[in-house]
This record gives sequence, structure tokens and C-alpha cells, in this order.
Amino acid sequence: MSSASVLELLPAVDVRDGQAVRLVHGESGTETSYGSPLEAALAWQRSGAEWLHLVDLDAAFGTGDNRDLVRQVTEAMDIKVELSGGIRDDASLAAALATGCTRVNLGTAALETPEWVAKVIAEHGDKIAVGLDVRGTTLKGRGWTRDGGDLYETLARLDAEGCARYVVTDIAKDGTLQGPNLELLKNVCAATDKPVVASGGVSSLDDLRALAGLVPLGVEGAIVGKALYAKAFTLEEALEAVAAV
Ligand SMILES: O=C(O)c1ccccc1NCC(=O)[C@H](O)[C@H](O)COP(=O)(O)O
Repeated sequence: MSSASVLELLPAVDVRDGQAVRLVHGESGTETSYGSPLEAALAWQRSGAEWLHLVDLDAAFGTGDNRDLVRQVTEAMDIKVELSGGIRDDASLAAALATGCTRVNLGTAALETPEWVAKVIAEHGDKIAVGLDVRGTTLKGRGWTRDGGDLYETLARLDAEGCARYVVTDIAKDGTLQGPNLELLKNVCAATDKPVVASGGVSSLDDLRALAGLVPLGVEGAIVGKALYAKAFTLEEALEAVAAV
């Protein structure tokens, strides 16, 4: 479990075809574009973010990659960066870690090549997080398009392998501004002692306060995407709201 008492906020920059975008339910083709990923990342940094959640959606979907741009954005940051999307083998992991990011988030690999994931967890420790992206309790890989087994069975296996942290996304909520799935997060926290980063659905400062209320259970951080781009609140307001809980 995390020792931090204030919920960490990770503003998201999801990159598709060189642009910062947000998707609905993570579905390819539902993109709303928000311009330059570097400008977006710098704006979150200026607003006081301590973390950036940076996703290469093309790498996740297998429609190419934005590797050079992702490296450029990561190198421009003075803050911690969590990299996600298409990190599935030695080459993509080496490229991700070479950007100087703080940690990477593995998704599909944890479902399809568990032996490799166990090996890199053993090698890299808390530089590796695993994304548990679910519909109901079924995990999804390959850009959230393919079933990948049961959430709790996979969580038990990864815990036994020493996985340091989980990024938990309810795909039904992602990009919808419908609020996070607090029940799912509580259930995951009850099933593991490792810190959990919540992702998907944040719509308001009250959602963030509710997530901050789960810090004692093991929720360490929250990824915020659409709500910031849609200007539901500012990052400054969000940081203030979670600091007051
Ligand atoms: O993270 C991935 O690898 C990924 C793969 C395929 C589709 C989406 C993916 N990530 C999306 C995110 O991490 C979002 O930025 C995050 O869940 C924010 O959601 P929201 O606040 O609801 O916009």
C-alpha cells in the first residue's frame, strides 16, 4: 500500500497520430483532438502537476507509434512521467525506459506474455506498473479490444510475482465524464496490498475528493484526462481539492 496521504494526480496526455486526443471507452475512431501533446504536457506541468500520464495510443492499437514524440515530451518534462501504450517486449521496454520516464505501465503483455512480465518486474522493480483495464471483471488487452482473463486471478498472479503497482481502469467509464468506479477500486484495494492508481471517468472535484477518500484503502493516485480538456475544473483546483481531504 502507498504511504502517501495526499492523492497524487496524473493529468493524461494520450497521443494518436501526433495529436493529444481523448477517446470514449478507449475506442479507436472516437477521438476528440486537443492539439500538441507537448503543449498539453507543458501546460499541466506549469499548473503544478507532479506527474504526467503519457499514452502512445497508436502503439496500444497497433496502428504505428509516436515513439519520437513521446520521447521528446518526456525529455521536456521536469516532473515524473508514467508511460503507457504498446510496451510489450524488450525493444519497446528499452525504448520507453530510455526516455528517462519514472515508470512504465504494461497492459497487454501482462495478459499475453506473463513470463516476460514476471522477468521485467524482477529486473526493474517499481519502474514497472501493470494496467488492469477491465469491463466488469474481464481484463482487456490490445488497445482494450481483446479479452485477457479474470481481473482477480491475474492480480493474484502479479502480486505473487512482486508487481509494485496497478493502474486500474474501468473501460465503461473511460473518457465518459461519468465518475470513477469506486466499487471496483475498493474491491481491487481489498485484493492487494500494492498501491492502486485509478483511471477513467473523473468528471468533477467531488469525484477527486471521493478518490482521495480511498487513499487509506490503497488508492495512491488518479489519472485525469477528459475533465481537464473539457475544462470541468482546472488542475490547480484539482490539486487544491485533494490536498484538503
Ligand atoms: O493506457 C493505455 O494503454 C490505453 C490503451 C488503449 C486505450 C486507452 C488507453 N489509455 C487511456 C488512458 O489512460 C486515459 O488517459 C485515462 O484513462 C483518462 O481517462 P478519462 O479521465 O476518463 O479521460
